[in-house]
Amino acid sequence: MARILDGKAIAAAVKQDLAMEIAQLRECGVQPKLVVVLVGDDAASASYVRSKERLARELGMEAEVIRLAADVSEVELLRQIELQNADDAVDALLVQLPLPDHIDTDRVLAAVDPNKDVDGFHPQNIGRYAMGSPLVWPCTTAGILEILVRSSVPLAGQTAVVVGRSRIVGWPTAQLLLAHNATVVQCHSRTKDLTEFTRQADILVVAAGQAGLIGVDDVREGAVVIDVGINRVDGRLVGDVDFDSVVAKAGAITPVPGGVGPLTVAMLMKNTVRLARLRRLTKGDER
Ligand SMILES: Nc1nc(=O)c2c([nH]1)NC[C@@H]1CN(c3ccc(C(=O)N[C@@H](CCC(=O)O)C(=O)O)cc3)C=[N+]21
Ligand SMILES: [Mg+2]
Repeated sequence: MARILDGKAIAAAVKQDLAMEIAQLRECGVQPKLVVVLVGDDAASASYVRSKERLARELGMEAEVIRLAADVSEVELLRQIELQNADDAVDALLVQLPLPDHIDTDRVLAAVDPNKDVDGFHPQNIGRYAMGSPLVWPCTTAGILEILVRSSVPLAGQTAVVVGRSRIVGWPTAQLLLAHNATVVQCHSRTKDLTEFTRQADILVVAAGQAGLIGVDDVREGAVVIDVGINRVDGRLVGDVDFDSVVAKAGAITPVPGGVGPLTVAMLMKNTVRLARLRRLTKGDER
């Protein structure tokens, strides 16, 4: 049976470290502030945003949510972003995705001040992680590394297979694993004979958004399986990996829920603290 990698417990450890760090920062007169822009009233997005706001405050940071109607104009959204860019009290700014169809997501992400871009989605920051050393890694990618490191999974020289190439998860995760000297194969929806690749993986990261995509025959004995999928099936939350069968063959596996998800939110807080430090304490020297 695989070791279950408990995301909730790992996130709790991250939060404990962060609470101490934030208390120290506050003694130096720095209270990190996170601003989240939420457009529309999608229930899942609203619930994620509430958990981000709640955790930021719980850890002693300032948090603000700017709620805009689903039919807000792109111009008005860009204006709101400009206001936050210009506000010196704001360290970290994110626009919750997905955005409504009438808004150009790329233009919006490019409008965020790169030094406040806590998601790491600005083109300048994507360029930085292509070079292996961004200000922050995107939260889910950073969370995956946190799980691997805190579970003592070695990366250097290991074969890592990433299924999915989204800008939010798949692509940055492949870049991060590469930066840690894994041998990385990136698979996606057009990959021919996916199984042939996934069966090679010492570390298998699945971020395809397709329930049941990876079954027991797709996994190598003893592999570390990181399931990033969040799919609702019959009202239940499941990942992209068939947990019940794969758990018997893998060496370690993250559950859904309770795996990568809790780390995504915890790493958003860690990224916020890092941006606050860089912007307020190093005066740009480290950038
Ligand atoms: N600009 C932006 N940045 C994001 O980081 C971002 C985003 N937009 N849009 C949506 C995705 C999704 N995402 C998750 C956050 C927490 C959980 C999470 O806490 N999941 C819990 C379960 C939550 C539940 O029960 O619904 C778990 O897996 O245990 C999942 C997914 C952040 N995202
Ligand atoms: Mg299959």
